[in-house]
Amino acid sequence: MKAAKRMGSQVSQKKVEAKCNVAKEASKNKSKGIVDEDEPPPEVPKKWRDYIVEFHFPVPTELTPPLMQLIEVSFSYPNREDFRLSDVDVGIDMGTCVAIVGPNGAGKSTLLNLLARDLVPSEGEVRRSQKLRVGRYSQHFVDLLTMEEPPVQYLLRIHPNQEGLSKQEVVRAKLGKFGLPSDNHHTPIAKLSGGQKARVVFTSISMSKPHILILDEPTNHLDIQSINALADALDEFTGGIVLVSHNSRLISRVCDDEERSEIWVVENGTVEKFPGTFQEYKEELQQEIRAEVDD
Ligand SMILES: Nc1ncnc2c1ncn2[C@@H]1O[C@H](COP(=O)(O)OP(=O)(O)OP(=O)(O)O)[C@@H](O)[C@H]1O
Repeated sequence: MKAAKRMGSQVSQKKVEAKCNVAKEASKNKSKGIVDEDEPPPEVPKKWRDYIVEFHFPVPTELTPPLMQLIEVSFSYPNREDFRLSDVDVGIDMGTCVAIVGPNGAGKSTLLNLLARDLVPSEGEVRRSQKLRVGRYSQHFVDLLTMEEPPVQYLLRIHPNQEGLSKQEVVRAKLGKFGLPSDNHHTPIAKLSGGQKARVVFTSISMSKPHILILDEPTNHLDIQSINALADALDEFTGGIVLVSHNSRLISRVCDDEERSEIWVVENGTVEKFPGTFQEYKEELQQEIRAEVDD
């Protein structure tokens, strides 16, 4: 794990460059109308075709690696003797894409909260680059939206420094790209659906210009068109990504590049890096399940 992490730091610059090239190639292909035959885009219902959803996270500023590290971290909740994460030793750099996998209740969200410094380790150390900006998505952040405010007002309060003649129009254009219909831009957030609130959170994350995205079940409220838009945006994002999702298609799409992707398995109270791709992890899991059924 340590060797992998060291290697990760050395190759991170290469990964970012490679990723930029991949992103350029992808957008070139898109403009040529070339479609990846392995993953045909799903049919989009007619009523949704009146606006184009196009999630986007801006290219982050450069930072010296490592961006984020957990060093020999252990953690347990007070009064929860049946759960503990121990000896967690992981790191993330620009260009790294991490999929966190493991059984229900194993500690995936706990690990995200340790990385985001919402939880303090019982032992060990969390290190972060000083100027690091982290964009976080989870249901908790959707619930934290100030409900009486409309999205435009909310976003302008959180991100007041917008460039452009009309700050309102700049924000409305961004909300539109993230798929919030214009009718809802001045509606109190409390009156929006779960999916519409999720779009406000994603717009806010994008406006914060993060170096790392930490995403806990980001597809829960999204329709197919928006899941594809999110996958495209993550594919093109040149910062670091840490993803927990039950949507294996999203993980396959985003963490498909062996060079930059890592699979962290949270199980039996610790975190191990899986020595292979997500596809190989899924196959190994299926073999284990078949073996258990045969027994
Ligand atoms: N705030 C908390 N206080 C006490 N125990 C907690 C708290 N949050 C989570 N736990 C417990 O810690 C363990 C790990 O929870 P966590 O949510 O990190 O797992 P997970 O792998 O993300 O689960 P799932 O896949 O079901 O979302 C569980 O047993 C859970 O009940």
